[in-house]
Amino acid sequence: MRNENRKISRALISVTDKTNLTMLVETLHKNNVEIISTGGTKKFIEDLGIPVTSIEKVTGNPEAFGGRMKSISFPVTSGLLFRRYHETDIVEARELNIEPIDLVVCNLYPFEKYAGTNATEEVLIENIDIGGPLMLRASAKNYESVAVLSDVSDYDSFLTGFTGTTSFETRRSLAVRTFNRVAQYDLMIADELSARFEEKKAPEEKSWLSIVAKETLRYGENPHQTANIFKLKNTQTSINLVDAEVLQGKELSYNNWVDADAAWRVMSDIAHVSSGKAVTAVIKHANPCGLAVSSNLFSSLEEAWNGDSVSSFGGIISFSQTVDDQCAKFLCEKFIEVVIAPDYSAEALKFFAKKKNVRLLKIANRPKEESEFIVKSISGGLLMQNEDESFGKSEELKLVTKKEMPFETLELVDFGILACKHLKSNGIALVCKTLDGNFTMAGTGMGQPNRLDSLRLLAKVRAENKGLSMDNMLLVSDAFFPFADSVEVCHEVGIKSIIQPGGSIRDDEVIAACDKFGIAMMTTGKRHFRH
Ligand SMILES: NC(=O)c1ncn([C@@H]2O[C@H](COP(=O)(O)O)[C@@H](O)[C@H]2O)c1NC=O
Repeated sequence: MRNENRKISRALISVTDKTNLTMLVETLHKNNVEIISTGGTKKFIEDLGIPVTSIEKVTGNPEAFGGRMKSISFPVTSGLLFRRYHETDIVEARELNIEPIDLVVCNLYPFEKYAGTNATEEVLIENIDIGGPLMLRASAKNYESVAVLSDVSDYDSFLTGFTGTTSFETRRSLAVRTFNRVAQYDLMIADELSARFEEKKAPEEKSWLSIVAKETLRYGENPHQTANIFKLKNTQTSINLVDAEVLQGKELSYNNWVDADAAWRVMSDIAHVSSGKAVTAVIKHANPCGLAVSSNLFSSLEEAWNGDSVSSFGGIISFSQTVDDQCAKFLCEKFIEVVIAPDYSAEALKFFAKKKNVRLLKIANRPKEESEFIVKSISGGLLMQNEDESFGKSEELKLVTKKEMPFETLELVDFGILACKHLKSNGIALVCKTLDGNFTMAGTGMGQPNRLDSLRLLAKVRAENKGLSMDNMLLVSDAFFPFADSVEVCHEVGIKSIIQPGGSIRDDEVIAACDKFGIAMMTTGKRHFRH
């Protein structure tokens, strides 16, 4: 390997995207570089009045099979690959009449234009470039001697100050870029064909993940952190938040995306068990602070907002139905960050237009029971699992106490379990039915490292909402009560109905404590941690 400057005498140009090609060939021509080209590119260069050698002259064969064979040939690939510093290679090249090619300019068939569309299988396959990647990989491998431009964006810096030679550093850096591009191109093809023709894979069967940068975010979790949002290719779900249509507002921040995802998920989960009723979720710091189900969207909004009107300030709101002017007017009088909904009425949009910073995302509700894998990062790695796809009704409810669960709280079971499932552990949700017949979240305890503290947060809610009757409220816990002390706190707060997974070695003590205090308890057999 010699890290020398090298003269460019012959260039092979074969590009689908002919942007800025004129500037490139004119500069090469001025520097006495011989240009070899494939069909369409050759015609483009000829039309500029610049001399160009046809690829057939080098390959010794015509372009054939509808363009499947153009540059692929022994003379072309050899001209790119033989080692200019290797004595045997030089002798062999001379004996075989191989002439060196010093520069490759090539961009590929636009497979990306058809990936993810309903283009026919034939169109997809014909847009898989074979000869291009071969030239790119061969020239990139031989960067000791050959320079390669694999994207229009490389032309500018390459041509700046170009006098007919390239440095070793330039060639090596262009080679690295080229291998990255070819790898991305192949991954895109593998992704598309897998999505079309292969069974979706479960997390434990996946051996690679394909992601692509979507955009740079204003900043990360805090202003001194930088951040990007990436799009997972080949998600297993048909509707994804990352693709939501942004109708207006300031650029979404990292925290906005995290909270919007939490809001959309909990709202959609609850909508699936709410028989067409309207659902509103208010999220703060990835936790629901207000949740409500009502026969009317506005009343579900009022209920959810007032569930914790202090925390709702600056919140992220997700609706299950088209947002109307009444909801929009209500929200425009508050301070909110993001609204997510399947649609907005024209009047609602007019209200929001006055609040230019509020981000409006339009996206259908998250589909029911589509198996989805979710990814979380740890230092140097990613964890992957199936989403906790449980929709309340799948729980196996079992009455374990002497006291039966009253009808008023039984009605709330699905709502309560789903609300609790979306709280950060240790999660405790307190839900109730209002006099208007709405379901609402009356209190939460979450994010505490011990369950007792999460329960005590409810006691605080109880103290703050003195008028609230506990009789018909349902308390749901995301994991089992390890000791009877949790039941004691529930009793102090005045709770009469509890749902929890069960499964502690002290279940008997926990149940006995409920019986002692006249509390009804049902177990579900299913834990819902959320970390
Ligand atoms: N098969 C081949 O020998 C071959 N050689 C070059 N190509 C591609 O043909 C395109 C350029 O074609 P044209 O010059 O005809 O417009 C380039 O994107 C290049 O990557 C080929 N096509 C695809 O495989």
